[in-house]
Amino acid sequence: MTASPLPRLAVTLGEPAGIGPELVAELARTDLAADLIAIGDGELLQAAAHSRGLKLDLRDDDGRALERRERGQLRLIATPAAAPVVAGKLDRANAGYVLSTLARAADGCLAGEFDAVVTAPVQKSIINDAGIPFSGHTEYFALRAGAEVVMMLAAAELRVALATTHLPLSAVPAAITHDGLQATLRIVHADLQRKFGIARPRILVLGLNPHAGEGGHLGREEIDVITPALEQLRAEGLQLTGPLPADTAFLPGPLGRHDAVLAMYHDQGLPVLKALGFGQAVNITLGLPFIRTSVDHGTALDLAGRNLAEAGSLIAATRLALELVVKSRD
Ligand SMILES: NC(=O)C1=CN([C@@H]2O[C@H](COP(=O)(O)OP(=O)(O)OC[C@H]3O[C@@H](n4cnc5c(N)ncnc54)[C@H](O)[C@@H]3O)[C@@H](O)[C@H]2O)C=CC1
Ligand SMILES: NCC(=O)COP(=O)(O)O
Repeated sequence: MTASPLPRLAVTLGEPAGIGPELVAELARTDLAADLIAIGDGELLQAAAHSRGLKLDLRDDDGRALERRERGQLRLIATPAAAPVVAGKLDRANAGYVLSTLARAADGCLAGEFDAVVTAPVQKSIINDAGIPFSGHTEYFALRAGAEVVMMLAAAELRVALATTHLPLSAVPAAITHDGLQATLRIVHADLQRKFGIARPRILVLGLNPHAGEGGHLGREEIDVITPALEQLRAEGLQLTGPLPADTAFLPGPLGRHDAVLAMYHDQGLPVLKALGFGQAVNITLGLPFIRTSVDHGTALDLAGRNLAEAGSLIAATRLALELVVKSRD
């Protein structure tokens, strides 16, 4: 009997001065049954492995199917950094390098070369400092794939999807529109079914304002935008609760009756999720034509090169990507 090829997972190294490269070296030490293909600078990866006392078997990716991966084995699509890398020290000269690794991964996924992409964290600010408009992987991959997407973070006990992602708080109310909210909820509903195998997803939708607007006395978005959008979707069969006040929606009662929470903005939902599951949670981009997962943390420049950063979230993200690939083949 011949063994079947392992799923090919592209793994981008992220910000070169951050903890991404060393966490990818840690990931290679796991026994996950995946062909892990790092996209980034090979010397950087070897140096990062060395900083953690790890030995990597790093070989150029020749595109051939792999049936078994040994611990420490990693294939590489070599993408040299533009400038020397010092752990913890950002350099805008490497912003283009970071984006080229994301482009390579996305294009490879779209072409069927990879089954999924797992991303290590990037430093959004240094890419912007280099004069390149960029607000996150989520938005970058959406644009590259021409897809409408939703950011969702998943911990053991909680999934939080976001109606808006990386934008100033002052821009949030105008970004919450009837059509946008409906598109977001349809994507969350469909991907909870397709990717997570939940036949009839129950989604708890938060309000935007304190006390979900207090009947219009603390803001009208719930009355004018959110409630009408939800009512139409309920008529289509989606199981939606809300809009509920965000301060009590995360109590065990309401939470336990739902499969995911839709928060109106980044810092409404993610602090709760991180307080519950930081280090083990996974960021997944819903709505893409390929599977993309990522870590629940950032570049942690303060820890880079010091053998202090935990690899739990990157390993969880890779495990989830692998599970989703296997499920998509069933
Ligand atoms: N997926 C991505 O590319 C993400 C990128 N970021 C970016 O990361 C940069 C830094 O963001 P911050 O808000 O400072 O968040 P951060 O997650 O990098 O750091 C916050 C705190 O958590 C600690 N920490 C982070 N990861 C850790 C790990 N694996 N093990 C142990 N401790 C860890 C750090 O030392 C720090 O004390 C920003 O540019 C942000 O945009 C943030 C989140 C996700
Ligand atoms: N806080 C989550 C986050 O910033 C992740 O962004 P992305 O780079 O995965 O879009």
